[in-house]
Amino acid sequence: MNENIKMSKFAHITKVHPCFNEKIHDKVGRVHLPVAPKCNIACKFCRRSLGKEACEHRPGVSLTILKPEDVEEYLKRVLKEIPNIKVVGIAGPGDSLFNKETFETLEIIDEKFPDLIKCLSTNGLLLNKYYKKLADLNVKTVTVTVNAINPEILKDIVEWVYYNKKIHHNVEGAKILIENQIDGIKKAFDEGLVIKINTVLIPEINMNHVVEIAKELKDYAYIQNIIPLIPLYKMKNMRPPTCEELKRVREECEKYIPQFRACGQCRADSVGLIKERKILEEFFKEKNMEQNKNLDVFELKHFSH
Ligand SMILES: C[S@@+](CC[C@H](N)C(=O)[O-])C[C@H]1O[C@@H](n2cnc3c(N)ncnc32)[C@H](O)[C@@H]1O
Ligand code: SF4
Ligand code: SF4
Repeated sequence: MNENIKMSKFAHITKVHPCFNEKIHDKVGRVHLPVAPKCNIACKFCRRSLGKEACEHRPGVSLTILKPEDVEEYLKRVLKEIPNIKVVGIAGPGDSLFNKETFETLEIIDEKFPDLIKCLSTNGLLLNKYYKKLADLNVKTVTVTVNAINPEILKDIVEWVYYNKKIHHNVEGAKILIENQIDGIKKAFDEGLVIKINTVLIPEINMNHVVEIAKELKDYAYIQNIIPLIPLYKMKNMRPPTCEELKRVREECEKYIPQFRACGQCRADSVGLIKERKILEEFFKEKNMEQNKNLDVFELKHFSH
């Protein structure tokens, strides 16, 4: 579809969604409801953490798992205390579509808070099964994480895929995931859902391949969000991309899909404005401050009481 037609067709949604529109990232808030703990695939970089000890700001982390029956009260509190929340999303901490609580929660929101835009993120394994149900529940935006479209590459990112009551390892699992993702994305797009593609950039594995994802999905994705690897779990010894690499890959992919560059890599229980964690970065940029990467943070000599 022509880029301008695609943009204007979805403008009523994307104009008010902070994760589909960088310009309003600092003005419109979102709330993630951590109702979906289980996952049906095993990404080698994903470490889910729950509880008070889990204080990191990254995907897969949540203070607690919220039960659908608590959602109404929690949302009422959020809307009262935080102004300008327009979007309610389900981003795990596991996979949204693999937890029945997701659908129960979406029903509650649709009935009690019809004005909020409903959004979710998924690995896409079950998207071709549930896209219609999502549209019927008035979900408007779906983020699908696609890290490779070649099974030989994806097999090094995803350890196994649980599908049709069986665990599929290696290339076999990767093939099932890729086929379902692409099929689900096309069907969800035809159903009128606005699609964002998340792609984790893992320099040692998919850096030269990410542009192929953009080429393959250019007609269906509204925007692509390429996020740097946070080295964890079985990828804890791998390096994240440099800023220069991230910039280069985003520029390459921008030829095919518009790029989103303001992702805060939020927790599964984030609430409020995404910019809150971005203030220092903006200050740094505005002041054109020099990078102090040569500073030895372990140097103690120059400070004395
Ligand atoms: C925790 S997942 C939840 C939604 C769904 N399961 C998925 O994978 O799309 C949310 C996003 O965080 C990303 N993510 C998880 N762990 C990460 C890591 N260590 N580094 C970078 N991105 C990560 C996922 O790839 C996904 O795009
Ligand atoms: S699909 Fe999402 S929740 Fe599941 S392992 Fe991968 S990143 Fe983690
Ligand atoms: S993780 Fe990125 S896309 Fe999702 S709510 Fe946060 S900023 Fe938006």
